[in-house]
Amino acid sequence: MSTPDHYDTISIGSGEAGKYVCWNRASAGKKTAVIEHKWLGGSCPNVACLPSKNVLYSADLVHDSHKYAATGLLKVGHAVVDMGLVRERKRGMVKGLIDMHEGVFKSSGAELILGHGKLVGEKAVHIDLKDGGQKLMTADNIIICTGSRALIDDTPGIKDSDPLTHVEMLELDAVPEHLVILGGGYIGIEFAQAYARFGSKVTVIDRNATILKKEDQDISAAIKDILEEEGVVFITSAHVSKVSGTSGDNVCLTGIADGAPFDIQGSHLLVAGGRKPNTEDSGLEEAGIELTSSGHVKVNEYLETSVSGVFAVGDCANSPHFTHMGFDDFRIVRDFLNNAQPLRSSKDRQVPYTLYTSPELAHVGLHEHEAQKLGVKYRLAKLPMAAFLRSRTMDAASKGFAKALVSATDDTILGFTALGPRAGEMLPVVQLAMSAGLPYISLSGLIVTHPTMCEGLVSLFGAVPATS
Ligand SMILES: Cc1cc2nc3c(=O)[nH]c(=O)nc-3n(C[C@H](O)[C@H](O)[C@H](O)COP(=O)(O)OP(=O)(O)OC[C@H]3O[C@@H](n4cnc5c(N)ncnc54)[C@H](O)[C@@H]3O)c2cc1C
Ligand SMILES: NC(=O)c1ccc[n+]([C@@H]2O[C@H](COP(=O)([O-])OP(=O)(O)OC[C@H]3O[C@@H](n4cnc5c(N)ncnc54)[C@H](O)[C@@H]3O)[C@@H](O)[C@H]2O)c1
Repeated sequence: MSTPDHYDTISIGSGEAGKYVCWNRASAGKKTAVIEHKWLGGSCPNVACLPSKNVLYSADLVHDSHKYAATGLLKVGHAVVDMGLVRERKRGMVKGLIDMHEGVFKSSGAELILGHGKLVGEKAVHIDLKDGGQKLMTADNIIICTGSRALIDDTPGIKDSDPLTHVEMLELDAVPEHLVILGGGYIGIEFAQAYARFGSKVTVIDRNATILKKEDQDISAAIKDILEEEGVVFITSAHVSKVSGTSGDNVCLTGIADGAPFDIQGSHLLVAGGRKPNTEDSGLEEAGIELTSSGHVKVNEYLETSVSGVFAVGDCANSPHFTHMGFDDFRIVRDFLNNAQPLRSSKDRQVPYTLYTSPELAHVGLHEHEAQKLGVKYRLAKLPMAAFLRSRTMDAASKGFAKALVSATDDTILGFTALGPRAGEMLPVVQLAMSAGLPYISLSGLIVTHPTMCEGLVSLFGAVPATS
């Protein structure tokens, strides 16, 4: 190999933070390169957030057409979903996103190198190029942005059953007859509703007593009720002892739930049991980069690893597993490299999220159960979704609610959760009030256009009890 090319910054992996750091520095005239072995732009546009939301949207269309045909409002024949076209719509969107990424690489001047990158020494990267050949590069700064993948655990028989993960799930061109989902977390719950809406029989199995274990009980119970009404069956407090058969044909999960044995036969098995960091095959430990006991890259609050000038971002660094947190990781590294003052850090940052069920679940700040555990004194306002008048225009008022936790000692907002249509769109308003330390009356006193979902925030924060 010839003398290595030297760069200002190289990212191993083209996920959210890595690509943005390189685009940003390239736009400022620095020499940067992003190495990607599979998914240009990372998981989000290819096999995760955006394609899954695209498929969920198709499922919502099918659901709504059935719902309104049943009321007589839509005079259509019996609607039958064409999963081939669902997949085509998704593929078309993904292609557009890839084109968009290629465009940004061109316009920013960041180099895109297709191949598998591996650290060889602290500041050198070796690449097995996709088209054959090899390349050696050095850089002042290296970003590890290698993401995570579906965790398939050691349950006997599970690996041999050839289960689907989200990657294959998003490529299905037929409706599974009976989809069994192992895991009642984000991925399991979003796909459970979507595939029930496409017409699959769906069973969700989780080891915990409740689904979406980080949520308050009232929220997880409400989401369970909504999905059960749509035909999804849940087996909770479950221990799966064995998987037999093959997903796509006939698969059987055997175990015990709440002391009673079960045997669930399905046509397909989706494993949605959490994530595993991609940190094994990138030469990290050999280069002296420390990992945590869970296999994530160990980083400080500025996302710098145990080696100065080497950063780790996103899922592989165990940042909260959301694309918007990856984007914030980009801002942290950007500011660190630019020595911006004050430095942005990963300490105490907001972690908002939206679960894209219908209705959506949106949350930021403290959950009620967390406040109780921490002994934080709070006032609670809780309103049914029917008080958010916009939800009535969408026939979505009968399900869901919103709640706000306000400090009992001052008027700051501690947490906000909403289960309702387009709930995610309400988050930034509350987040802004929280991050600015504004009192809750800044929301209850706001003039908000009628009828929007955010208008309901005026009522919700107007219902905060006075301090006694
Ligand atoms: C089904 C699903 C739905 C989701 N929905 C949402 C959502 O709605 N909203 C949300 O905020 N989050 C969502 N998430 C989470 C979100 O997708 C992840 O948190 C985010 O994509 C992680 O970004 P990342 O940059 O850390 O890694 P990734 O996006 O995974 O990027 C890592 C990249 O590195 C590449 N790579 C790895 N190793 C190497 C190597 N050695 N050499 C070269 N390339 C390498 C990989 O091919 C990949 O492209 C979802 C996740 C899943 C699985
Ligand atoms: N809308 C969104 O923002 C969105 C959507 C999808 C995924 N994501 C991200 O992706 C991450 C991964 O999602 P996920 O659903 O795979 O993980 P998760 O951690 O949210 O849920 C996994 C669930 O599977 C259960 N489980 C695992 N192994 C099991 C077993 N053998 N038997 C029974 N139950 C088992 C766990 O108890 C847990 O409840 C999430 O943490 C989230 O950050 C976000």
